[in-house]
Amino acid sequence: MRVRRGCGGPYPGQVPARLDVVVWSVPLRTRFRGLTSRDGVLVQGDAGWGECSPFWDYDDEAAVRWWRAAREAADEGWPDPVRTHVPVNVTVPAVEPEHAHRIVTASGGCRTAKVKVAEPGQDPHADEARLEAVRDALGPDGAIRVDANTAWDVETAVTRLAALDRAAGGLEYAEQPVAGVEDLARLRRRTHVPLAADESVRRSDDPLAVARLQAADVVVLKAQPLGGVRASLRLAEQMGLPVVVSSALETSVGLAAGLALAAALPELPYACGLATAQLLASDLVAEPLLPVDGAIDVRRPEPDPALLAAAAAPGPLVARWGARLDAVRARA
Ligand SMILES: O=C(O)CCC(=O)c1ccccc1C(=O)O
Ligand SMILES: [Mg+2]
Repeated sequence: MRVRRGCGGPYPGQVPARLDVVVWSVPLRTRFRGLTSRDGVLVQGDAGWGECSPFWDYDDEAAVRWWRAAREAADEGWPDPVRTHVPVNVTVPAVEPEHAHRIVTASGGCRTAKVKVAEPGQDPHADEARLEAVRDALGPDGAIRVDANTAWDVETAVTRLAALDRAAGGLEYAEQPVAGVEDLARLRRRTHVPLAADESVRRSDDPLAVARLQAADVVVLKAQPLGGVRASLRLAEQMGLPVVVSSALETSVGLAAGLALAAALPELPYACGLATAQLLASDLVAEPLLPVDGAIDVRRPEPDPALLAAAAAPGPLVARWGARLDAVRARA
């Protein structure tokens, strides 16, 4: 694997014959799921640029799908859109109430908020306070969903969802409150809060179990971890459940794939989780994919050379990505 740092020179000690991958790293504005920065690679092909940015807790086998998504973007492009803009939720990390309020107010008109809850180490009351602040910022007509990222067991989820539903003045749904698909199905029979499956799709060998076991009301699909836009569209068809397209905290290059997926779905009944460019302190494109009046225009921005250079990853990280991609491509 030949790698280079942003548009800067090659990593000392490497003499690339063909420069085909750019390694980048960008800080996050706010800590998100334990992360303070995001890194990955961009690849360029005949159809444009693709992003491959699996989190480091994904093994090489899982990262193959992220690589395929990047290659689809670079080599083939995406199916034609059936809509020109995609309504999105503002994503609220596990922050203090005043901060949550500001994030919603500055969201670019989002009428749906997705609020992270059950953050490890936080007092449960912090979730209630955050939801009250989000409701205050959104007004009575907005929709509020929560994401617990598998934090609870079924009993805890029954209790916590009732409390959060109250604090929020009604929840649209709860995303992955418990880990396993069987527990999700059990919980669904014990709460009136609708449930969405995320990890049970994205990190499962058998994503269709969600539909088979009637474990969720909504499925969250992410283009990169599922192997690209076409693979995600096939899965959506097989699932037969309402789909929310969400990001994997990508730069606007990777977000464009999620946007293409959301734009190509025959039906899109819910706001999508694609407004996460707001969580990055900088981006790789001059005009990031940000919402206006609560929706993102369907387009595909190109990386900006100066911004790529500014985001050039430090040498050790470039070497780490080079080794990872060697292993991933050997499996692809
Ligand atoms: O859905 C959203 O609003 C934003 C995306 C998001 O929450 C997310 C981003 C990266 C990794 C995991 C998740 C998640 O949904 O759990
Ligand atoms: Mg989630």
